[in-house]
Amino acid sequence: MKIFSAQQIKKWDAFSILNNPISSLQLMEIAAGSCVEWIIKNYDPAHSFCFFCGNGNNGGDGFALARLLYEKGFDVTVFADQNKKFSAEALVNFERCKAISGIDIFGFEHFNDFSFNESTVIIDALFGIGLNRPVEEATAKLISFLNDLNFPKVSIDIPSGLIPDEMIGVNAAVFKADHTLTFQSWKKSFFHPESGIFCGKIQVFDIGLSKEFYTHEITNDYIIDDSLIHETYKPRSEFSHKGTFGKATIVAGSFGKIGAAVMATKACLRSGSGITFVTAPNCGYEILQNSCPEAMFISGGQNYIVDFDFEENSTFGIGPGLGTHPGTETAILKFLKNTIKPVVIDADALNIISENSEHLKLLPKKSIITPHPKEFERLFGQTQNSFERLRLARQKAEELQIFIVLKDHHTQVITPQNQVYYNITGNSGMAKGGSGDALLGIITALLAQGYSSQHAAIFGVWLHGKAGDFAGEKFSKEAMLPSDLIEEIGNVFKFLAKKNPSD
Ligand SMILES: NC(=O)C1=CN([C@@H]2O[C@H](COP(=O)(O)OP(=O)(O)OC[C@H]3O[C@@H](n4cnc5c(N)ncnc54)[C@H](O)[C@@H]3O)[C@@H](O)[C@H]2O)[C@@H](O)CC1
Ligand SMILES: [K+]
Repeated sequence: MKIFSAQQIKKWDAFSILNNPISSLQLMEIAAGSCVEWIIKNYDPAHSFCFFCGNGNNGGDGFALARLLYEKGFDVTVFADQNKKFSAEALVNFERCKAISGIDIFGFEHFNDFSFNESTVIIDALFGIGLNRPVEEATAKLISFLNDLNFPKVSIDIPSGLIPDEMIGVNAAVFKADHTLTFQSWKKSFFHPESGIFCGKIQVFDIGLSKEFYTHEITNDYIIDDSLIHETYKPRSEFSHKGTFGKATIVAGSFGKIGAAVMATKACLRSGSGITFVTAPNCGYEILQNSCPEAMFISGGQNYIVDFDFEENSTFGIGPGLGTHPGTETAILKFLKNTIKPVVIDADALNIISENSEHLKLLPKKSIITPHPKEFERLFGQTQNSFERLRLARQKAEELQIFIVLKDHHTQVITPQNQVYYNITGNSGMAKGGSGDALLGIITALLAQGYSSQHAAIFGVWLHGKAGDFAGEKFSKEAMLPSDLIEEIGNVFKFLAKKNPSD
């Protein structure tokens, strides 16, 4: 699914109104209607709803929603600033609300002495995607007051105070939602940790904006959603043999870190690789042969890797648990100097590369690197925030002609063509040592099977997150282990096969 900037979303609204038999007010009514449906499913009528509405169209959504909820029998109170000019649509919906005697409307100055009852739900419709400067002091005070209230909080379209496409200022006043009910598509700031933290759980409602605009409008930002994955996933043909699915070699492990090699190898095996090798030091021989008997062992040294032979037609995934011993460094750099096929690189292999910026030039074109923020910083330098980091990643992916998988809560796949694919599978239970090893194994297996680098990276991060979600459901986010995630990869493939009727 494409992601648009706030400016593009406004154009999308305007295009839809101009080219479809629908008015701006009707769109607002549809938007409010979809919120009502969600609220009815999630809160019983014993709840009281307190709306805080701004003067733009986000406030208009709030007024429309307040009226529709009241009509469904909910107790509704509205706070708004009648002294400021409303947008045209907000004014219509404000007047409609005002005409209902059962809805109390107060000015913002009364929020302090209002007695909220125990079953209150706060609805934030102060600002939507039109916010273009920091909120004024009085509104910042209101937001801070609301954030301190211990009631469920729901934001309409975007938590007020967030800027849809940009980093927020230090100490910016932002409403902290438990749920964000957003229209038509995700906003970029939802994906970034500094701003995403304010959104709570995100629900996206299709309000019927023009499909034609969606198809033709150009963007470089995408969500990795189920439909993209179904287009990418290649079901296994029955007329095939192990050679059909390629050869993968995991280069990993050192004394005390053989577990990393085990996890990367297991994930590779579980992700469909035809023939799998693992190059590791001899201290891991028995462990690897016992835990991953399907993989063939290639010795790379005694306690850490110092040298290894490599088969040119194998696909290499390098890095987990290698350590950064000078001997290992020499071996990895020698390998990179002698290979032209795309490789997958993570962890200590990235640390080895980051020691000298010249090493980056050794990466074969279309290779995939999978740094977490700290590794990214070692490779490419410090940035102030995740928005800046992404900008730098775009620049480096293009410059080096590689794919960067920037690991985060919403991992981003950055292509050499300046596109960004945001992942929305996965959960905090995956924030544990070993998760990255599994990701390297998965992506290596996909690349070995003939997926392009772009598809291997995109499908790989989605699969990894989905398997993590399945493991989280089974064991809880706290208790789930990367090994559980690896065991769930099979269920993700079953999930995909079920959704693909031709399979
Ligand atoms: N037909 C439409 O245009 C639709 C609009 N929708 C809603 O409309 C919202 C966008 O509405 P608007 O563009 O009117 O803008 P907003 O309602 O987001 O509010 C911003 C308004 O306040 C002003 N403003 C910006 N920054 C400010 C600040 N720091 N302090 C005080 N005022 C500030 C702006 O000039 C603008 O008028 C969306 O987020 C969505 O909720 C939805 O109803 C869907 C349909
Ligand atoms: K809002």
